[in-house]
This record gives sequence, structure tokens and C-alpha cells, in this order.
Amino acid sequence: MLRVAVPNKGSLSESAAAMLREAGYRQRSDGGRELMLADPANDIEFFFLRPRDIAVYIGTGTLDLGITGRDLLLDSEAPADEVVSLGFGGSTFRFAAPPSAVTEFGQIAGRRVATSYPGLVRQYLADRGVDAEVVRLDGAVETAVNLGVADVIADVVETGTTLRAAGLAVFGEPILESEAVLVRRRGADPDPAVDVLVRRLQGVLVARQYVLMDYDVRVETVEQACAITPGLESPTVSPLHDKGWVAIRAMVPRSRTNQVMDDLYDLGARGILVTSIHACRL
Ligand SMILES: Nc1ncnc2c1ncn2[C@@H]1O[C@H](COP(=O)(O)OP(=O)(O)OP(=O)(O)O)[C@@H](O)[C@H]1O
Ligand SMILES: O=P(O)(O)OC[C@H]1O[C@H](OP(=O)(O)OP(=O)(O)O)[C@H](O)[C@@H]1O
Ligand SMILES: [Mg+2]
Repeated sequence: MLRVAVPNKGSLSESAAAMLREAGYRQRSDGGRELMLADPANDIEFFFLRPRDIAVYIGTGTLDLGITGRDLLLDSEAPADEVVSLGFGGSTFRFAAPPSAVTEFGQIAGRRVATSYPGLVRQYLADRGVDAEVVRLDGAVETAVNLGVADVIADVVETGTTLRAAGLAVFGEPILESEAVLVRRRGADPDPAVDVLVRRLQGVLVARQYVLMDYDVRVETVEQACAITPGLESPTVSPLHDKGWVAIRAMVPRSRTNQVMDDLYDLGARGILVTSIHACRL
């Protein structure tokens, strides 16, 4: 039986459960408080844990797979690796300070940096040979500068609202671009049950990221049309009763849907239809 760790609350938990549900797994109902949930039909047990702890359970081999944030995985320094990035829970990890005091990375040396990701920050500073004091806090680190506990913070930035409210501004290069990831113990043996879950999640990702586009074009513009919609492997071209026309079907990135429809229309394509993909296995 596969044992899988899922965030129990916080920014990642709802999206993680939604994605697993979409992949055909049993999950807690909204607001559910179960610590563990069996899904016998899929021969899986789900354990609902703090996302910060999930890499630890995976690194020790206690659980087979887990969903957590890339930033939390790296901060944990656990021997676990990303298997799939899951396309939600996106954030940037950045330094910030009052703009009147610190405006560039070179000014960090010798200062105090408050963060709830000390492993990640120490590694980043060490890689660049910068000597600074890391002050570990549990959260609300934006307040640390105003209260005089630190000169600089390093924290998760999503919209930037929290930073602005505290009178802080980001500086330097982003430390990390993070999102939710599926993680597995480093060096774990191949396991067909793991491959099934990975393929299901990849299917959900593709279904979310692509649409199916159908349209008709005149035969003499088929090559140009296929260049606009190359699909994942190759578009399907089907004959029509009217020999001067063909029907084409291809996967198109969802974010490009309207641009592609405009380009096809300009080429003379007609009857352009867009359909959502409910599920897929590629
Ligand atoms: N606005 C956000 N705030 C915090 N974490 C976020 C945000 N957006 C995405 N994340 C990601 O969520 C993960 C943090 O999960 P966590 O459960 O600690 O979230 P949280 O919302 O801060 O919850 P809590 O307040 O209980 O700590 C990290 O991987 C982080 O990059
Ligand atoms: O850029 P924003 O959209 O403002 O989001 C980022 C903020 O949200 C998170 O805090 P959270 O509310 O989780 O509190 P915490 O610091 O106690 O974890 C994070 O630690 C930042 O403070
Ligand atoms: Mg938090």
C-alpha cells in the first residue's frame, strides 16, 4: 500500500486535495479534520501533515511520496527530491528591508536576517560567501525589522501585500521561485505504484494546461495551420466530404487559446471549436 503525505492546512492544502481528487483519489471533505484517510480502491493511505514536516517523513523513508513546497523541501535539507512540479502554490522567496536602510544584496554582510526558512537562507548566503546572522522566527517575520530584532528579512512573497504593509521592499535577486512539488526519498527503488500516481498527476496537469482545438481549413493551408497548432506530437488531419477542406484537431496551451484562434482565423480556418480536456494519459 502506497503511503502519501498531503498538507493538512495552510496555503497548499486545498489545492493539493483538489488535484488528488481530480486524479481520482479519495480526499477529506472540505473542512475535514482527519489525520489519515484510507483509499482502498486505489490501495493508498493519505497522511495529513504540516507541509514543513512532509520532507522529513519522506527523507526518512517513513512515507513514500509527499506534496510540499519547493522552498520547504530545500529548507528541510532532507534527502528527498522533486518528482513533479504541480503548478500551484507559487511564490517567490526574497530578501526585503526598509528601503532607507538596505537596497542591495551586497549590504547584507554583518547584518541580522530574520526568517522562518533558516536552512534555505544559510545555504544561499554560504554559497555566496556572505557572513550574516540568521535569526530564526516561526512566522510574521515582516514585523521583526520594525521591532528591532533584525535588519533584513527573507520570506515568502506572493502578492507583496504583507511587505508593503510593513514598509519593507524587496531587494537583490529572488532567492528561489517556489511552487508545490511531489517529493520522494533520494535513491528510492523504482515502484510501479509510484509511477501510477505520478502519471495520474501529470494527466491532471496536462488537462489543466491544454485545451483541444478543432477547426476546418482549406487543403492548401494545412502545413501553415499545423505550424500554428503543432500539438504535442502531431495534429490529427481528417478528410471532409468537401475535398477542398480538411478538419484538424490538436492540443493547444490553454493560455494561448485566443491568440491561436485569431491566427487560424486569419489563415482562413473556420468552425474553430475549443474543448476542455477532462482527463488524459499521455
Ligand atoms: N501567500 C502565501 N503565504 C505563505 N505560503 C505560501 C503563499 N503562497 C504560496 N505559499 C507556499 O506555501 C508553503 C507554505 O505552507 P504553509 O502551510 O506554511 O502556508 P501558510 O499559508 O503560511 O500556513 P501557516 O500560516 O499555517 O504557516 C510554501 O511552500 C510557500 O511557498
Ligand atoms: O505577499 P503576500 O501575498 O502578502 O503573502 C506572503 C505572506 O503570507 C505568508 O504569511 P502567513 O499569512 O502565512 O503568516 P505567517 O508568516 O505567520 O506564516 C508569508 O509568510 C508572507 O508573510
Ligand atoms: Mg505561513
